[in-house]
Amino acid sequence: MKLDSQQKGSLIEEVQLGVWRILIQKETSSAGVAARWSKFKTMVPTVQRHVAEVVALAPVLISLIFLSKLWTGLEDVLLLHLSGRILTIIEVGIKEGRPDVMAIVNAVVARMLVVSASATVEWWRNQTIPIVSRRVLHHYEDFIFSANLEKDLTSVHANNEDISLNAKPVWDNFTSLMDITTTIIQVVTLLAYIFHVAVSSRHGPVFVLLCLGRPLMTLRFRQYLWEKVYVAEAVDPGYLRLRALRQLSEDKYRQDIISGNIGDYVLQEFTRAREQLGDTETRHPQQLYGRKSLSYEVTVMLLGNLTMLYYAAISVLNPSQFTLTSIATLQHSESILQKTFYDGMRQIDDVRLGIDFARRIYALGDIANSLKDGSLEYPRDAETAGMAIELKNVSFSYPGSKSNVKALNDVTFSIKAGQLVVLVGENGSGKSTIVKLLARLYDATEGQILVDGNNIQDYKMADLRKATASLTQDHHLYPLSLSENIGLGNPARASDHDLVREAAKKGGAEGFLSKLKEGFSTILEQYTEQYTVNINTSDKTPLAKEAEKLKKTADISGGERQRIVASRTFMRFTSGAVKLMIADEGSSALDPEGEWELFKNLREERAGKSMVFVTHRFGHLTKYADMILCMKDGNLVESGTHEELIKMGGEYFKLYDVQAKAFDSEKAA
Ligand SMILES: Nc1ncnc2c1ncn2[C@@H]1O[C@H](COP(=O)(O)OP(=O)(O)OP(=O)(O)O)[C@@H](O)[C@H]1O
Repeated sequence: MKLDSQQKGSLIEEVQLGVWRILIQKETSSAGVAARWSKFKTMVPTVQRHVAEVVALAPVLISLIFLSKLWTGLEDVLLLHLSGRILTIIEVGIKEGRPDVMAIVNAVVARMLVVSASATVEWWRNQTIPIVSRRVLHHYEDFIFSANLEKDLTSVHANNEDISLNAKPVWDNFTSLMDITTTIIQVVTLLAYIFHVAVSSRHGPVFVLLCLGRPLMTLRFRQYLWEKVYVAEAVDPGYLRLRALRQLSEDKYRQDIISGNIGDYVLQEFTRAREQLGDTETRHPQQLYGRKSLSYEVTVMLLGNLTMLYYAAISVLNPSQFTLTSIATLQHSESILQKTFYDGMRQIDDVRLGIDFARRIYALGDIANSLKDGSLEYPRDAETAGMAIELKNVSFSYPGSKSNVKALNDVTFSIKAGQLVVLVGENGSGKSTIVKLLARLYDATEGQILVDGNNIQDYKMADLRKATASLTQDHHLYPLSLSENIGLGNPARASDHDLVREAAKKGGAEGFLSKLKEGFSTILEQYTEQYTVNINTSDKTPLAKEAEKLKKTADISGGERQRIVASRTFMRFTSGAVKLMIADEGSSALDPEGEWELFKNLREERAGKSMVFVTHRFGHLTKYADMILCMKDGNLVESGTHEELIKMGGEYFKLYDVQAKAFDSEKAA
């Protein structure tokens, strides 16, 4: 069903195909040509860069691979020519009753030599391609990896799809560039050969035109979605429900499904969604678009038989004029031509996709970070141990946020160097957002943040990061050893075991780390790549036991993970450069004693550093705070010490009172 949006001047065509709603940019035929031409022009620099980079990785080998492909392309014409010669000699021999044995032997030997040369060339190519393709893969993997690592949160958010492109297809894409070049040479050579045979055997050039009928027709009516600019979205409710339900079979939901006993419900809903979907097409839109009509398919097939009609006609009209060999050679040539032509069309598609892929990779390098680096060195004043911070009318909305409400709204406060500040407030009130702005993960949308009197944006980002230690619940363990996980708090000293052990002690991780079989060298979430083929691990064979061992990974609890991350923060203090410590719920998974211990150790590290804590748990911290900032719906509603805010009897008092009452009622009970 095609729902062309008929509005005048509409530039978008809407198509409903299977479960998809597709919006396609419309093109008038002249605009279409212009658009294609300009697209072609934009491709040229990408192709130039891509070819130059790939060739530079192995100039000699790639040139030889290209020549070997050229040889393979020309081999068809050569073999055709030699087969033609053999047939002619045989036909003449039959007519004259006296075959020319030497000529036949020569032609057969020449053919054998060509075939052997081709086999050799192909063998060599198969040996060489893995070497070259590996270099190309590594080159582009490294490019993507380093481009990816440099990106900040906002640019990643805006380019989520491309940020972790897989470089694997690059070599195949490059191969298609070589292939299309050799195919073009092959088609031209074949046409020249057919022309030569047709003219020399008196069939005339008209035969060449007949050969071209079918390929030209298919070329004219090619219609593929990915030649177009489009957006596709699955809209079928049955399909969407089915996919959502299918996700529930993933491991992360297993515990909930079992403990909630909802397996039957999920299965029942799945069956219902499957019935609702019925036979609706779910294949990729590209596979559904541009399907050909029956009349088109029949016409194409008939056009492919034009030359057969020609042979039939001349065999009736002029039977003595042509040799059987010329007809056989032409027929053979024609079928090779058609096959080569279709290969070429497929390759054009591959080339287009390949160039587009290379363009996306290069674009990744060009994606600008939204945070601009400053030029001021930090710290300006080596004397002060803390960081003075001032927020002036700061408002902030997350990039791409669908909410109409700002995450922060006109927030103003200042923290003197060396102060301990606690941020409190309901869920979603903006506490973590303030912390992210202080760590300069984002820039304020409105207003200014001053650090030691200068705009935070004027400082070199690397300097600010060195001066800040942050501990949040968003931090993860790296797939590296636990020792590195802690040591990387201060990369320059990461391999100093004494420092790492000391940091682990302060972070509360030393105890359980020493109990692990491999201690600090344990790697959690280790990257592995394993294959167990045709092995049933429930068998008790020695190999099955080996396979079982592969699966074993160490794990620790959520609180223990948080202790490692906390230890990393203590390691960061060892750099001596930290002037601001930010902790956002970094203790949420710790037991009360662990949390108390952690806060105590953090306060001991204070030594004049500014500290900003976000917490929902009052008590451990608020009584030590020089200032408490109380947030509500993105606004700063109260600020002061614990006593001042309690006296005020406002939002802070309300939050505090809930916890105090709960505690009292528990005590009473
Ligand atoms: N990455 C994000 N994209 C869009 N909106 C976000 C994002 N992170 C937070 N928000 C929104 O910004 C607002 C403030 O969130 P924030 O995380 O700062 O609150 P919070 O006070 O730290 O909450 P909690 O106590 O639950 O941690 C909320 O409305 C939240 O939904």
